[in-house]
Amino acid sequence: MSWFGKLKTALQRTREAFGGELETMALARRPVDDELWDDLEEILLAADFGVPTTVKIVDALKVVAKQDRYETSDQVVSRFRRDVQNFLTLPGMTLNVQAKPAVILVVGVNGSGKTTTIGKLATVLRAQRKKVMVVAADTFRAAAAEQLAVWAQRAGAEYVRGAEGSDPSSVVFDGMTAAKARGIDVVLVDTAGRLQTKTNLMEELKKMRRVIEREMGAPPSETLLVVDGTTGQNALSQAKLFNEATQLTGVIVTKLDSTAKGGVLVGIVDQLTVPVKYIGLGEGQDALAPFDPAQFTRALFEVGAAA
Ligand SMILES: Nc1nc2c(ncn2[C@@H]2O[C@H](COP(=O)(O)OP(=O)(O)OP(=O)(O)O)[C@@H](O)[C@H]2O)c(=O)[nH]1
Repeated sequence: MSWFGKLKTALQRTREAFGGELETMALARRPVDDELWDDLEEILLAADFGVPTTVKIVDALKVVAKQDRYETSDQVVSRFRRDVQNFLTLPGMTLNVQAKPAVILVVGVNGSGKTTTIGKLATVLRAQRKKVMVVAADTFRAAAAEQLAVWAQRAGAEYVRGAEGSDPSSVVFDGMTAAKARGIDVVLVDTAGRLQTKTNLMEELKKMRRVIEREMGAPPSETLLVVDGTTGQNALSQAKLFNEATQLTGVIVTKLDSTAKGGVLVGIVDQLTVPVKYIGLGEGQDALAPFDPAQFTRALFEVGAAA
């Protein structure tokens, strides 16, 4: 199946809850009135766009509809579709791996799919013939480090871990030293979603960042947040929190295959102005797609069989 076909299959639930409703609205060719705007707002809120983003989009659409004298709902819906695609298009959507080694710090709460996503990313980078190292700086759960080791091996990436309960920043230090010594192209650093001590997680993440900067002479090439798309508005509040503490350069939204709340992705991009770089479409090694706003919106709106 093509990437687009996979994307379309994965987004089925969001599309049914959202694209289908919009399609119905467009086909009905309803007059552009308050009732239509209320219904549109309701559809967006139900798909987890979030209140501020919904209001922003609908208000902007109202202005355009008035200016361009829209008469029927199909005009509104087709303009909306274009707006969403533009909304999602930000600079820096491709992964920055130019530095050697490029360090990619991956953050996010436990269960968001961080470990799995790092495994998938390692696979993508290995397929590009990069020499990849995975650093298990999540020292909170031994099982997480073991799971990561399996993913690293599967991808053909090198692997560095610390002892259970050790200081995550010291593991990062060991990782940076090893990466320089072994001529690694890309280092993926897995971090904890929570800590064993009362130390603030955000402080620990800042410390890891400082260690990377000191050892590599530059901040991480990327600080990527992994969020679970099934959590809807929760994903958005997490993204805001992490962004304040860690200067995110990108977001990866996982589990889009098992949610009807895929609209949260639009809310995240709008509220944070941070690009989505990849999306998780399943549990398998190859279920990580580079984020493409045109394909994403097409897959979201196009009612009918998968391509
Ligand atoms: N359906 C689906 N499941 C996913 C996706 N990404 C991750 N998962 C699943 O989500 C669960 C949690 O993923 P992990 O990678 O262990 O999450 P984590 O954030 O590292 O969590 P800890 O290991 O607790 O630190 C696993 O069962 C994964 O298989 C995805 O894109 N789609």
